[in-house]
Amino acid sequence: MTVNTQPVAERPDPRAYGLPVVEQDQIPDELRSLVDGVRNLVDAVSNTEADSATLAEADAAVRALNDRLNAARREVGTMVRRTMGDGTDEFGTITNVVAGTTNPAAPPLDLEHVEGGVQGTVTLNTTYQGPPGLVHGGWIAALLDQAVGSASAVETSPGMTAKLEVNYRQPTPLFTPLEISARVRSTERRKVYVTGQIRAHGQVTAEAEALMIRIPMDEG
Ligand SMILES: CCCCCCCCCCCCCC(=O)SCCNC(=O)CCNC(=O)[C@H](O)C(C)(C)COP(=O)(O)OP(=O)(O)OC[C@H]1O[C@@H](n2cnc3c(N)ncnc32)[C@H](O)[C@@H]1OP(=O)(O)O
Repeated sequence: MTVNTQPVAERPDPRAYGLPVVEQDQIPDELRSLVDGVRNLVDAVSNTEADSATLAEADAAVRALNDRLNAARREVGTMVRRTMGDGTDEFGTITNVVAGTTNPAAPPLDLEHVEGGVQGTVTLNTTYQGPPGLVHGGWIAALLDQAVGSASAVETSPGMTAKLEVNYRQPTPLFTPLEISARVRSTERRKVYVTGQIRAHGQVTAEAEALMIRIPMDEG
């Protein structure tokens, strides 16, 4: 196995590509709390059987809030720098749909750097439902894509997914802690081969093999 781990200093800085960067620990607590509240709101709206008057009142309140919040918006492509538990830095788009810190559509997934890759736990509600009581297959692929991308980024440097093959072994349940993990298996120039897994109750429900292509830097 060839794993060419690079020091953080050799990873690209998004600012060099003209992208604004926000430090994760400078995101206001009020925004984190709002993200969590809206996540719960999405779940509530998806499942409500409230009467028409309540729905109309909620609709008006949400529209008014949209107007206030849209008065000050971030630039598209804004990145966030997150420092993992072991001190490894990771850049990601702040609204990343799988792991974006400020995106209420993203499940509360925090991947941590472990030897050879990343791992984390997430519990999904009905927002991510496909078949009754089960996670949508597209979201299973999205979680695996994020995990393999993150593993490749922290073990080598950031890249794009060129290929992702997902094997759905068992149904993946909602309301159950899911262990998400990914490991870099080998590298070849800009190509990074990564595997990923999702486990529920210790059993593999889905696994992936991916090819990431690292963003070209000075070394070509
Ligand atoms: C500072 C910025 C920070 C950014 C942070 C990022 C955050 C990430 C967040 C993660 C979010 C989650 C992730 C997401 O959601 S990423 C979003 C989903 N992915 C995409 O949209 C990717 C679209 N495709 C492309 O952009 C290009 O095709 C890429 C970049 C993949 C390669 O085009 P590029 O022009 O750059 O590469 P190259 O042609 O010089 O080839 C180089 C080598 O690669 C080999 N090859 C290429 N393609 C394939 C293939 N399909 N199968 C097999 N092999 C392939 C090729 O043979 C060659 O090999 P070799 O000759 O060396 O042997």
